[in-house]
Amino acid sequence: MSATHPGINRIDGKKTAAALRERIAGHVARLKADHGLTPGLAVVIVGEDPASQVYVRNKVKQTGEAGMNSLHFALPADTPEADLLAKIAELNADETVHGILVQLPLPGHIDANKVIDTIDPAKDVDGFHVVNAGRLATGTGGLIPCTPRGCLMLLKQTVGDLSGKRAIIVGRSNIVGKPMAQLLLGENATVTIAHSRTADLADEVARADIVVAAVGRAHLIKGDWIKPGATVIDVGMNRVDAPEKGPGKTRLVGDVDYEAAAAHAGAITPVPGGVGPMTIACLLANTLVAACRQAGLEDPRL
Ligand SMILES: Nc1nc(=O)c2c([nH]1)NC[C@@H]1CN(c3ccc(C(=O)N[C@@H](CCC(=O)O)C(=O)O)cc3)C=[N+]21
Ligand SMILES: [Mg+2]
Repeated sequence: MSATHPGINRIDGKKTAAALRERIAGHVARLKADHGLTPGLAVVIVGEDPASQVYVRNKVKQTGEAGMNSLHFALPADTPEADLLAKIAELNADETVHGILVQLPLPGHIDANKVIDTIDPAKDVDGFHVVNAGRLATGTGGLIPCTPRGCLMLLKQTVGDLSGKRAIIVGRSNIVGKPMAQLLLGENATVTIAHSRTADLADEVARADIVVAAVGRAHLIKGDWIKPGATVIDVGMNRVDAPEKGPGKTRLVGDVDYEAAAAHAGAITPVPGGVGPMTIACLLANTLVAACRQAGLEDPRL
């Protein structure tokens, strides 16, 4: 099908994310008008990773467009761990800050787990704190990690009811794989988590109605592994050399061989333009949810 109609089964994450941001902006406008409340997101970045800076710039821009306050703290790469923890304590105590995101990865001398566990779970808009991980695992609320939340929105929009579907997640990170598994279990899918030690990965993937690829290895998932009609969500963002674009140029590719997989899949997310924009939109959604909860208001219906 996709050979004759290229792109017909492409899941447009950029468009879905823009629509979600519009709904968020509507809620933010009402919060301001009815309660005098403006959600605030604080982003803390340590060091100068250029890829991170692009991401941070997008976040700051879209936070502003949604009508939220955006605070940005750029700390030098050699910032002592204690100083970062003190900064987080200050933001925890700041009533105008409803969400706190500390950009990962952090420089090697800083213990990322210690940093995450210092963030007030109510302000942990990444959903990385153990309290939020535990809340998700037990189905008792909390803030849900942005990338899995965005993936689930795309899946529900594409597939509808996920009940009884066979889902495979390739990758077992705390940031994507594990929370994604919890979310899919919550939707009554039958969930497999595969990883670098999984035997016969191709056979495992071939059984799945839903494939979520989150390993961080360019084109690890081959097109002919995909069950005909399956839905493929590609979380991977791998920079590879692109000599065809010129000397020293790179391009972004997913964990799935898109062109080949699109020939089998019922629907598939591209990279870029798939999961990435949803991650940022869900960060704004979490900031809105966190602000509502901190003000004692009901969760917004997004
Ligand atoms: N505490 C923390 N939380 C994060 O959520 C987090 C983080 N640290 N560290 C870095 C990674 C990376 N990340 C991205 C999200 C969206 C895009 C994105 O929107 N990408 C676009 C454009 C990419 C491009 O063209 O460069 C796309 O896929 O279409 C990229 C990268 C969030 N991360
Ligand atoms: Mg084939």
